[in-house]
Amino acid sequence: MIDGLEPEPDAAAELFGDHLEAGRAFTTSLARHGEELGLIGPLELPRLWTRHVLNSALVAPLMRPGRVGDVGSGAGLPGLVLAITRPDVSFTLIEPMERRVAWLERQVNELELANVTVVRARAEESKLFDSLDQVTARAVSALRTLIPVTAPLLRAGGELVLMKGAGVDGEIGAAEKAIRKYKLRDVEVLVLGEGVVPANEVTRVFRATVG
Ligand SMILES: C[S@@+](CC[C@H](N)C(=O)[O-])C[C@H]1O[C@@H](n2cnc3c(N)ncnc32)[C@H](O)[C@@H]1O
Repeated sequence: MIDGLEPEPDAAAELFGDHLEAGRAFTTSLARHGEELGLIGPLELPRLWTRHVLNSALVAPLMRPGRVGDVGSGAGLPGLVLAITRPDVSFTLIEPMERRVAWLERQVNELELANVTVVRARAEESKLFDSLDQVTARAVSALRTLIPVTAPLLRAGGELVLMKGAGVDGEIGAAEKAIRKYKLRDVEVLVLGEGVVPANEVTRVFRATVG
Protein backbone atom coordinates (compact mmCIF):
# COMPACT_ATOMS: atom_id res chain seq x y z
CA MET A 1 0.00 0.00 0.00
CA ILE A 2 1.14 3.53 -0.73
CA ASP A 3 1.78 5.62 2.36
CA GLY A 4 -0.93 8.07 3.19
CA LEU A 5 -3.82 6.04 1.85
CA GLU A 6 -6.72 5.70 4.17
CA PRO A 7 -5.45 5.95 7.72
CA GLU A 8 -9.04 6.92 8.62
CA PRO A 9 -11.16 4.11 7.19
CA ASP A 10 -14.34 5.02 9.13
CA ALA A 11 -14.23 8.63 8.04
CA ALA A 12 -13.50 7.60 4.45
CA ALA A 13 -16.50 5.25 4.41
CA GLU A 14 -18.75 7.88 5.97
CA LEU A 15 -17.72 10.68 3.61
CA PHE A 16 -17.47 8.69 0.37
CA GLY A 17 -20.29 6.19 0.93
CA ASP A 18 -20.95 4.31 -2.32
CA HIS A 19 -18.15 6.23 -4.04
CA LEU A 20 -15.28 4.98 -1.90
CA GLU A 21 -13.66 2.93 -4.68
CA ALA A 22 -13.46 5.99 -6.94
CA GLY A 23 -12.10 8.02 -4.01
CA ARG A 24 -9.41 5.41 -3.47
CA ALA A 25 -8.55 5.29 -7.19
CA PHE A 26 -8.13 9.07 -7.31
CA THR A 27 -6.03 9.13 -4.14
CA THR A 28 -3.83 6.27 -5.39
CA SER A 29 -3.16 8.14 -8.65
CA LEU A 30 -2.41 11.33 -6.77
CA ALA A 31 -0.04 9.50 -4.42
CA ARG A 32 1.74 7.88 -7.39
CA HIS A 33 2.02 10.88 -9.71
CA GLY A 34 1.31 13.98 -7.64
CA GLU A 35 4.86 14.76 -6.66
CA GLU A 36 6.44 14.28 -10.11
CA LEU A 37 3.69 16.45 -11.65
CA GLY A 38 4.21 19.16 -9.05
CA LEU A 39 0.68 18.73 -7.66
CA ILE A 40 1.65 17.91 -4.08
CA GLY A 41 4.80 18.27 -2.04
CA PRO A 42 6.64 15.17 -0.75
CA LEU A 43 5.62 15.97 2.84
CA GLU A 44 1.95 15.70 1.88
CA LEU A 45 2.03 11.99 1.00
CA PRO A 46 1.55 10.64 4.54
CA ARG A 47 -1.45 12.91 5.03
CA LEU A 48 -3.03 12.72 1.61
CA TRP A 49 -6.29 11.22 2.88
CA THR A 50 -6.88 13.28 5.98
CA ARG A 51 -5.42 16.64 5.09
CA HIS A 52 -6.44 16.73 1.43
CA VAL A 53 -8.95 14.13 0.26
CA LEU A 54 -11.16 13.75 3.34
CA ASN A 55 -10.80 17.46 3.99
CA SER A 56 -12.24 18.14 0.53
CA ALA A 57 -15.02 15.56 0.93
CA LEU A 58 -16.26 17.34 4.08
CA VAL A 59 -17.77 20.01 1.84
CA ALA A 60 -19.85 17.56 -0.26
CA PRO A 61 -23.05 17.88 1.83
CA LEU A 62 -23.05 21.65 1.18
CA MET A 63 -23.29 21.17 -2.58
CA ARG A 64 -26.70 21.71 -4.18
CA PRO A 65 -27.88 20.19 -7.43
CA GLY A 66 -26.90 22.75 -10.06
CA ARG A 67 -23.68 24.12 -11.51
CA VAL A 68 -20.66 24.49 -9.24
CA GLY A 69 -17.34 26.08 -10.20
CA ASP A 70 -14.13 25.13 -8.38
CA VAL A 71 -11.62 27.95 -8.75
CA GLY A 72 -7.95 26.89 -8.70
CA SER A 73 -8.60 23.12 -8.62
CA GLY A 74 -4.92 22.21 -8.85
CA ALA A 75 -4.73 18.48 -8.11
CA GLY A 76 -8.55 18.34 -8.03
CA LEU A 77 -9.11 19.58 -4.48
CA PRO A 78 -11.88 19.93 -3.71
CA GLY A 79 -13.36 19.79 -7.26
CA LEU A 80 -12.64 16.20 -8.28
CA VAL A 81 -13.37 14.82 -4.81
CA LEU A 82 -16.73 16.62 -4.82
CA ALA A 83 -17.50 15.39 -8.33
CA ILE A 84 -16.83 11.82 -7.16
CA THR A 85 -19.04 12.12 -4.09
CA ARG A 86 -21.82 14.18 -5.74
CA PRO A 87 -22.67 12.80 -9.19
CA ASP A 88 -25.95 14.77 -9.03
CA VAL A 89 -24.06 18.09 -9.29
CA SER A 90 -22.25 19.53 -12.38
CA PHE A 91 -18.74 20.74 -11.66
CA THR A 92 -16.62 23.15 -13.70
CA LEU A 93 -12.98 23.01 -12.65
CA ILE A 94 -11.21 26.31 -13.38
CA GLU A 95 -7.43 26.09 -13.44
CA PRO A 96 -4.92 28.09 -15.50
CA MET A 97 -1.83 25.83 -15.35
CA GLU A 98 -1.43 23.51 -18.34
CA ARG A 99 0.08 20.56 -16.46
CA ARG A 100 -2.64 20.69 -13.81
CA VAL A 101 -5.34 20.91 -16.46
CA ALA A 102 -3.87 17.83 -18.19
CA TRP A 103 -3.93 15.98 -14.86
CA LEU A 104 -7.55 16.99 -14.19
CA GLU A 105 -8.65 15.89 -17.66
CA ARG A 106 -6.86 12.57 -17.29
CA GLN A 107 -8.59 11.93 -13.96
CA VAL A 108 -11.98 12.83 -15.41
CA ASN A 109 -11.42 10.23 -18.14
CA GLU A 110 -9.99 7.53 -15.90
CA LEU A 111 -12.71 7.93 -13.27
CA GLU A 112 -15.36 8.27 -16.01
CA LEU A 113 -16.81 11.38 -14.40
CA ALA A 114 -19.69 12.55 -16.59
CA ASN A 115 -20.40 15.56 -14.35
CA VAL A 116 -17.12 17.48 -14.83
CA THR A 117 -15.92 20.11 -17.30
CA VAL A 118 -12.35 21.41 -17.09
CA VAL A 119 -11.71 25.01 -18.14
CA ARG A 120 -8.14 26.21 -18.59
CA ALA A 121 -8.26 29.84 -17.45
CA ARG A 122 -7.85 32.15 -14.56
CA ALA A 123 -11.26 32.71 -13.01
CA GLU A 124 -11.19 36.38 -14.05
CA GLU A 125 -10.71 35.35 -17.68
CA SER A 126 -12.99 32.32 -17.69
CA LYS A 127 -16.08 33.92 -19.25
CA LEU A 128 -18.17 32.18 -16.62
CA PHE A 129 -19.50 35.42 -15.14
CA ASP A 130 -23.00 35.34 -13.63
CA SER A 131 -23.40 31.68 -14.55
CA LEU A 132 -22.75 29.47 -11.52
CA ASP A 133 -24.95 28.42 -8.60
CA GLN A 134 -22.05 27.83 -6.20
CA VAL A 135 -18.31 28.45 -6.26
CA THR A 136 -15.76 26.55 -4.19
CA ALA A 137 -12.04 27.23 -3.70
CA ARG A 138 -9.36 25.76 -1.48
CA ALA A 139 -5.90 27.14 -0.76
CA VAL A 140 -6.07 29.76 -3.52
CA SER A 141 -5.75 33.08 -1.68
CA ALA A 142 -6.99 35.13 1.26
CA LEU A 143 -10.65 36.23 1.18
CA ARG A 144 -9.70 39.84 0.47
CA THR A 145 -8.42 38.80 -2.96
CA LEU A 146 -10.42 35.59 -3.39
CA ILE A 147 -13.88 37.21 -3.15
CA PRO A 148 -13.27 39.58 -6.12
CA VAL A 149 -12.13 36.58 -8.19
CA THR A 150 -14.94 34.19 -7.26
CA ALA A 151 -18.08 36.27 -6.55
CA PRO A 152 -18.47 37.58 -10.16
CA LEU A 153 -18.87 33.98 -11.39
CA LEU A 154 -22.08 33.54 -9.41
CA ARG A 155 -25.59 34.26 -10.60
CA ALA A 156 -27.66 36.51 -8.31
CA GLY A 157 -28.51 34.42 -5.26
CA GLY A 158 -25.54 32.08 -5.87
CA GLU A 159 -23.31 30.98 -3.03
CA LEU A 160 -19.61 31.10 -2.17
CA VAL A 161 -18.31 28.00 -0.36
CA LEU A 162 -14.67 28.84 0.31
CA MET A 163 -12.53 26.42 2.31
CA LYS A 164 -10.42 28.16 4.91
CA GLY A 165 -8.13 27.52 7.85
CA ALA A 166 -8.29 28.61 11.45
CA GLY A 167 -7.46 32.21 10.48
CA VAL A 168 -10.76 32.73 8.67
CA ASP A 169 -12.13 35.30 11.13
CA GLY A 170 -9.13 37.54 10.56
CA GLU A 171 -9.51 37.09 6.79
CA ILE A 172 -13.16 38.19 7.03
CA GLY A 173 -12.12 41.34 8.89
CA ALA A 174 -9.58 42.15 6.18
CA ALA A 175 -12.16 41.47 3.44
CA GLU A 176 -14.88 43.85 4.67
CA LYS A 177 -14.57 46.11 1.64
CA ALA A 178 -14.91 43.20 -0.82
CA ILE A 179 -17.85 41.78 1.18
CA ARG A 180 -19.64 45.12 0.77
CA LYS A 181 -18.63 45.64 -2.87
CA TYR A 182 -19.95 42.23 -3.97
CA LYS A 183 -23.06 42.60 -1.77
CA LEU A 184 -22.45 39.38 0.14
CA ARG A 185 -25.17 38.50 2.62
CA ASP A 186 -25.83 35.66 5.07
CA VAL A 187 -22.09 35.50 5.73
CA GLU A 188 -21.21 32.63 8.05
CA VAL A 189 -18.33 30.37 9.01
CA LEU A 190 -19.10 26.66 9.19
CA VAL A 191 -16.86 24.25 11.08
CA LEU A 192 -16.86 20.87 9.34
CA GLY A 193 -15.59 17.46 10.34
CA GLU A 194 -15.82 17.52 14.13
CA GLY A 195 -16.12 13.93 15.31
CA VAL A 196 -15.39 12.66 11.79
CA VAL A 197 -11.75 13.59 11.11
CA PRO A 198 -8.93 14.11 13.64
CA ALA A 199 -9.37 17.38 15.59
CA ASN A 200 -6.40 19.03 13.85
CA GLU A 201 -7.97 18.33 10.44
CA VAL A 202 -11.33 19.99 11.17
CA THR A 203 -11.93 22.57 8.45
CA ARG A 204 -13.72 25.88 8.13
CA VAL A 205 -15.85 27.17 5.32
CA PHE A 206 -16.67 30.78 4.53
CA ARG A 207 -20.20 30.69 3.15
CA ALA A 208 -22.07 33.68 1.75
CA THR A 209 -24.79 34.51 -0.77
CA VAL A 210 -24.27 37.06 -3.55
CA GLY A 211 -26.74 39.89 -4.14
C1 LIG B 1 -2.05 26.29 -3.83
S1 LIG B 1 -2.89 25.66 -5.21
C2 LIG B 1 -4.27 24.84 -4.45
C3 LIG B 1 -4.84 23.80 -5.37
C4 LIG B 1 -6.01 23.03 -4.77
N1 LIG B 1 -7.18 23.87 -4.70
C5 LIG B 1 -5.67 22.43 -3.42
O1 LIG B 1 -6.37 22.72 -2.46
O2 LIG B 1 -4.70 21.65 -3.35
C6 LIG B 1 -3.66 27.12 -5.93
C7 LIG B 1 -4.19 26.86 -7.33
O3 LIG B 1 -4.98 27.97 -7.73
C8 LIG B 1 -4.68 28.27 -9.07
N2 LIG B 1 -5.02 29.70 -9.25
C9 LIG B 1 -4.39 30.76 -8.73
N3 LIG B 1 -5.02 31.91 -9.08
C10 LIG B 1 -6.10 31.54 -9.83
C11 LIG B 1 -7.13 32.27 -10.50
N4 LIG B 1 -7.17 33.61 -10.47
N5 LIG B 1 -8.08 31.57 -11.17
C12 LIG B 1 -8.04 30.21 -11.19
N6 LIG B 1 -7.08 29.49 -10.59
C13 LIG B 1 -6.11 30.13 -9.92
C14 LIG B 1 -3.21 27.92 -9.23
O4 LIG B 1 -2.85 27.67 -10.57
C15 LIG B 1 -3.11 26.67 -8.36
O5 LIG B 1 -3.34 25.49 -9.09
